[in-house]
Formats: sequence, structure tokens, C-alpha cells
Amino acid sequence: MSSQKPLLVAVVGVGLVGSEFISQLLSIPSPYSPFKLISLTSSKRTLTLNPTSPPAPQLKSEWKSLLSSSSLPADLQSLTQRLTTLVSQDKERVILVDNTSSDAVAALYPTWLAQGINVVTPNKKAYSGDVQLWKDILETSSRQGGGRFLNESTVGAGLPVISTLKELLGTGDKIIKIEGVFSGTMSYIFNEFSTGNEDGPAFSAVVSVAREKGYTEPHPADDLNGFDVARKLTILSRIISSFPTSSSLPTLQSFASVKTASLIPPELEGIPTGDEFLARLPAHDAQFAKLREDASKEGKVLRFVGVVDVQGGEVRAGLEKYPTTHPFATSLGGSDNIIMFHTERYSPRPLIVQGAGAGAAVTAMGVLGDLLKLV
Ligand SMILES: NC(=O)C1=CN([C@@H]2O[C@H](COP(=O)(O)OP(=O)(O)OC[C@H]3O[C@@H](n4cnc5c(N)ncnc54)[C@H](OP(=O)(O)O)[C@@H]3O)[C@@H](O)[C@H]2O)C=CC1
Ligand SMILES: N[C@@H](CC=O)C(=O)O
Ligand code: NA
Repeated sequence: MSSQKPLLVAVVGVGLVGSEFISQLLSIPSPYSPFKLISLTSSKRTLTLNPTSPPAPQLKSEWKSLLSSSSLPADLQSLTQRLTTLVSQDKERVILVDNTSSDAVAALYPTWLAQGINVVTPNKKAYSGDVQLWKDILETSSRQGGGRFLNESTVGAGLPVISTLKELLGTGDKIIKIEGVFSGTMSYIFNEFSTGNEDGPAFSAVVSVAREKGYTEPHPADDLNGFDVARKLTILSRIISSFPTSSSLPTLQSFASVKTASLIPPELEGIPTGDEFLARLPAHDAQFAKLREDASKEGKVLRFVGVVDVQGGEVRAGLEKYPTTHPFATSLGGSDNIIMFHTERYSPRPLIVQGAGAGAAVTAMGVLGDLLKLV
């Protein structure tokens, strides 16, 4: 049994990743768990749990019904007050886990961090959006008494991408270029759609399966427009540019500054719901089939790749053609990401991180892994 006081965990967002995260957290046998759940917040309701009561063994199977029958509305202001009191008056260690994709929740990170509340999240919005929010997170989390901010699952889900980059930089290596397949959705789509043959499944059918498998963003257009990859590249390039000794890479003002080649047909821009978007996508299958056929005639496959070219001072994302013998063609399956770090030390052969890069289980694992770093 751990003799230390547990870290108190408040979860905001209980969708696909959030539910799996709660399940993984509650699967740590309670005598050994360094964590105690103190609240769950969906977009509608809050369930408050007493930090001093013993852990309820049935919570794992009952939290969903307890949350849906709770009469407390979702209220992030009250949650902030409660967590602040726990940190400042009761000297508890508190972690806020944001499992949403909400900009409004991300905007609260500096407030939480300034109060000494640690923040862990797979939500890419804060670190890839407005540059001022990113700077405020860096500033508040580096203050004396500030909370720590960890976001491993924002790039490559549970794969150790951010921790690897920080260790390379922190130990004095110089990044020359990071390149790879950064989207689980795009990886799955093109691994299935473009195998080197002239024909194969319809593009829209493969996109629908990627969504069913839980790889896509809540709206699949946020993957197909390349913005999800642009956000991941922004997160990595900002980490690089925040290391004083590292590089001349200019700080990106937002993910919109990344040169990104969208796959969304112009007629499907701005469709509000994922369901409508998927219903209208089959009308555009022929144009994607033509791209596949053209690549196949050159002995190539299609892959959606991202590059942070530190030496060249450029960050870009787009669809490229690769020979069928290239590692992007031969070694990827499912939602695999592959991220190659070309550095001064890892040269001419890069350091490679590869594996499933989307899906609830691996994303929640990356989130829980960040919590373990705080123990
Ligand atoms: N799925 C994956 O493979 C990966 C996902 N991620 C990131 O993880 C995050 C979660 O993704 P995922 O679980 O797939 O998405 P989901 O849409 O399944 O879950 C997000 C949840 O957040 C809830 N939510 C939205 N706003 C609020 C709010 N203000 N307060 C409380 N809850 C709120 C939504 O509730 P409601 O449904 O009621 O709107 C929804 O249940 C995203 O940021 C995503 O980019 C990162 C890596 C991989
Ligand atoms: N939609 C994203 C989920 C993980 O970040 C992806 O497909 O990679
Ligand atoms: Na990761």
C-alpha cells in the first residue's frame, strides 16, 4: 500500500477517450493506486466524489449511471473553485484531466496552472492554437508553485513522441528534421485505400470505417483537411522553438500557419456535422480513385505526411507519393503513426517511433502515463 497521499484527479470530458481513461485509472488496484477520482464532468453534468471516503470498488461499473443521474450541472467555474481550495487550503496535489476537444476548456489551463493545479490532456487545441495561450501555459506552468502541464497524447496518442523530443532537446541534441505519418485516421485510410494496386475500396467507405474505429476527430473533416496533422506539427515545432539552445525555427502563430494541403473537396467545406459530411463524401469517390490509379501507374502509394524541417525553416503537411518499397508503404498498418527524428546524434539514420497512433485505448494510456509522471 502506498504511504503517500493520493493525487486527486478531476476529469473533464467523458467521451471515447475519457471513458477509457476512467476505466484504466480505476483498473489500478486501489491499495496500490496513487490516484483518487474526485469529479467527473460531461458537457452536461458533474459527479462529485468525496476525496476522503474510501474508494468504492463498484465505481468502475457505476460511474456512467451515477453521472447521468447527477443533479449537478457541468460548471467549470465551480470546479475551479473546488480544486483551488483543495490545493491552497488543504495542500492537496490535484490533476485536472481534459479529455475534450474544447477550445473553451483549453482556455482555462493558465488559470488552473497558476493555481498550482496540474493539467494533463490529449486535447491539441491549446498548444496548437493562438500563440498567446501557448505562451501563457508555458509561463504559468514554469512559475514557482505553478502546476505542471503534460500532453503526450496530443501527438501520436500513447506513443512516446513528445517525451522523446523533450529528452533529445534537453540533453543537447539538435533537431534537423522531424517527418512522418502523424495521423491515425490518414494512416488507416491510405493503408487501406492505396496499396499499390490501381483499384480497391471506395475512399468514403474507408473514411467511415476509420470513424467507426474511433480514430477520427469528433468531426472527420478535421482530419481530412489536414488540420489535425498541422496541429501536431505545431505542437512539436513550438516545443523545439521553446528550447533556448535549440534552433532558429520561428514560433508558429497558430496551426493555420502550417502549409497544409487539405483533402476536402471544395463542395464539402463547412458542413456542420460529421454525419452529413460522410453522407455526401461518396459523390467525390471518383477523384480519389483517380489519384490512387495515377500513383499506382508510377509504382507508388499515397500517404499523408507531415514535416517539421528545422534546417529549412518550414513546416508542412500534405499527400505525397512513395514507392511501394518505402517504409511508409511497407511497414504501416491500421492506425500506425511513424515519426522519424533526424538529429545531430541520430544521423544519418533517424530515431524512429512507430505504432498505433489513434484509438481510445492507446490515447488513454498516454494520458494515464502522463499522470504517472506526476506521481
Ligand atoms: N480518438 C483518438 O484516437 C485521439 C483523440 N485525441 C484527443 O482526445 C480528445 C477526446 O477525443 P475523443 O474522446 O475521441 O472525442 P469525443 O467526442 O468522443 O469526446 C469528447 C467529449 O468531450 C465532451 N465535452 C465537450 N465540451 C465539454 C465541456 N465543456 N465540458 C465537459 N465535457 C465536454 C463531449 O461531450 P458531448 O458529447 O456531450 O459534446 C464529448 O463527450 C480530443 O481532444 C482528441 O483530439 C488525441 C489523440 C487520439
Ligand atoms: N484524429 C486523430 C486522433 C489522434 O490524435 C488521428 O487520426 O490521428
Ligand atoms: Na504521444
